[in-house]
Order: sequence, then structure tokens, then C-alpha cells
Amino acid sequence: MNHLRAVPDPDATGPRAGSATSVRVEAPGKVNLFLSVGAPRPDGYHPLTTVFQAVRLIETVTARRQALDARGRITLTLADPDDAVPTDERNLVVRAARLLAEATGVTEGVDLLLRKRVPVAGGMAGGSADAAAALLACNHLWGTGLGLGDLLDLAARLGADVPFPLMGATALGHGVGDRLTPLMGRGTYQWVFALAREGLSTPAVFARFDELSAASAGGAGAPAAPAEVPEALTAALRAGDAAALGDCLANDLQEAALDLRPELAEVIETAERAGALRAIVSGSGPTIAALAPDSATAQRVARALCASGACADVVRADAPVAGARVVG
Ligand SMILES: C[C@](O)(CO)[C@H](O)COP(=O)(O)OP(=O)(O)OC[C@H]1O[C@@H](n2ccc(N)nc2=O)[C@H](O)[C@@H]1O
Ligand SMILES: Nc1ncnc2c1ncn2[C@@H]1O[C@H](COP(=O)(O)OP(=O)(O)OP(=O)(O)O)[C@@H](O)[C@H]1O
Repeated sequence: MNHLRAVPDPDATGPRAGSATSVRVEAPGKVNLFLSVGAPRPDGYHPLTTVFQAVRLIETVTARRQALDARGRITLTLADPDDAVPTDERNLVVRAARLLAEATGVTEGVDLLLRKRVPVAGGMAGGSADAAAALLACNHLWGTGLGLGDLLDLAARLGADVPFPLMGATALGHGVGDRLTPLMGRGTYQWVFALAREGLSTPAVFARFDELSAASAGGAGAPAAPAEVPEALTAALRAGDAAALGDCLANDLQEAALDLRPELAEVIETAERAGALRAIVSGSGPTIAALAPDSATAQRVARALCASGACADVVRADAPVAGARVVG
């Protein structure tokens, strides 16, 4: 493999980059404000147009330098052990550290600690945020000094959702969701997330999307190219107008997610009845994201969702927030 050149990066903001014994990085989960999906490509991936917004549900990855005799191993510990989250090579955190090491020729290992706050398999890109955080943390710990452009390239190799948490805020996504352009915006949005008891598999939701598209278009499937983002949505973001943004929220995967989990329709209805401007499936689901006009209404929506018993848990978060960054 061609090694990326590890050079001191003037943008590397971490304290004592390359010499610290541990580096802590925080990265946000996301909600898709708009998600249009085209017909699958030959490799099975779907072209997307999406608008990501980073929400204040924050994953934390701490990368610790190992003793010299640790022989280059990459280890992962979960702050709160969870059967649904592997700690071996299947974990995106381990894969991110390994990819960075291979790409830069690093032979040193690392001990990684992960604290999760984004629901697992909830359509909010928790694993992707973890991978983004691990790339940034190891880049600092190992002093590999890659700039944001190289980190975004590595991120795209780990998953379609991995580049966005490096950038954060609000961004337009093209390609398979990995080609990003920041979007201008103002204001803060109040979100309420209704979490499901069991996660949904992203590939299963895309597969159901294909089946439903084929059935509804007389066998023709989804249009090859996804739709463009409506001007009304970017205008709402520029104005910081939550009500106008609510009118523009859209998710092509919602029908597929509801088909797999019909009970989610009731969650959406409960949130909207309690005052949410709109409630939609977040990404591939099953989390329902409800946009509230203000904090008091968000509180009311959260209470109604809890009282309904229709979801496993409810969390509130404001948005947008910054992308992955070194903290502490
Ligand atoms: C639904 C979204 O969360 C919207 O942001 C993303 O598109 C999902 O991105 P992700 O979880 O990072 O996806 P990856 O880990 O790259 O891919 C998992 C699987 O999802 C499907 N997949 C993903 C992204 C995409 N544009 N088309 C797809 O068909 C593929 O079956 C793929 O094998
Ligand atoms: N760091 C990680 N955190 C959580 N799950 C992980 C991680 N690494 C790998 N996984 C595996 O990936 C699956 C999906 O995890 P994740 O929480 O990222 O889903 P998601 O948020 O729905 O993803 P996306 O929104 O990007 O489609 C989990 O069920 C788990 O088996």
C-alpha cells in the first residue's frame, strides 16, 4: 500500500500532538434532514442526496499510548459494556485505527476506550462517529499529522456515514453520502429522539427500499438519480426557521423502515400530536426524530413519548454541533 505522508499538520489542534500519552476525542451523532435515495449501483450501494445535521449526542474515544512491549496491538474497551457492540475487529473503532496505521506505516499499537451516547443500530451513525473519533484520536496520539482531507478519504473507506462526523454542523452529502459540502445556517434546533427496543440493520432497510420501489414503480425501481435538496430547505436553514425546516424534512427510507417496524407509525403520531413540527424516521431507523419549535415543546413531546410506552427510551438533543474534536 502507498503510505500517506505523515507530516506535522498546522491544523492539528490537539495538545502536544504526537507526544501525549492519551488523547480524548468527541464526535457527534447525526440526523438526516433530507434523504433521497436513487437506484442501487452495480456494487449494491445507493446514490444519495442527503442533508446531515450533527446532534448533541456525543461519542467519546480515548486513545492511550501502550507500553513499548505491547507489539502493536489495537485494543478496545467499552466504558459501558454492551452485548450489541463488539470489541474486536468488527468494531469500526478498531478498523479505523488499523486503517490509519496501515495508511501511514505506523507499527505502534493503541489502547482505545469508547463511551457511547448515540443509540446502537438506531440510524444515527453512532458507529460512524466512533470511527471518525478514532481516526482523529490516533492521528494525534501517533503524531501522523494527517489533515482533514486525508482523514475524510480514510473515513469514506470505512463507511458512507463516517466522513460526516469529522465535519459536523450541517452538510450536504452526495455520492453514497460521503461527499460533503458544508451548508450555511443559523440558530439551534430542538430534537427529541424516540429510541426503539431493538435496532434495525441498515442493509436490511436499503434492501426493503429496493423491494418497495420495484413493487410501486411497476418493476422499474427507484429513479437512477436521487432528487436534489429543495431550495426551501436550504433557505429554512439559512433563516434558522424551525417551522419551515419541519415542512421540508423528508426521508426516502422511511417507508421501508415503517414496513419493517409498523409500530413506529404510532411513535410519529404521538410526537406530532404532542406538538412536534414533524417527526420522521432518522436515517435507516428505527429511531424517530421529532423536531420541536422550542425547548418547552420538546419537553412536552419527550413526556408524551415516554408516557405512551411506544418506545424504549427518549432523549433530547440540540443541533447543530461541531464535528470530531480533541478535548480535555
Ligand atoms: C442510511 C444512512 O445512515 C444515511 O446517512 C447511510 O446511508 C448509511 O451509511 P452507513 O451505515 O455508513 O453505511 P455503510 O456501512 O457504508 O454500508 C452498510 C450497508 O448499507 C447499504 N448502503 C449504505 C449506504 C448507501 N449509500 N447505500 C447503501 O446501499 C449497503 O447495503 C451497505 O452494505
Ligand atoms: N463502534 C460501534 N458502535 C456500535 N456498533 C458498532 C460499532 N462498530 C461496529 N458496530 C456494529 O454495527 C452495527 C450498527 O451500528 P451503528 O450503531 O453504527 O448503527 P447505525 O447508527 O444505525 O448506523 P448508520 O446510521 O450509520 O446506518 C451494530 O449493530 C454493531 O454490531
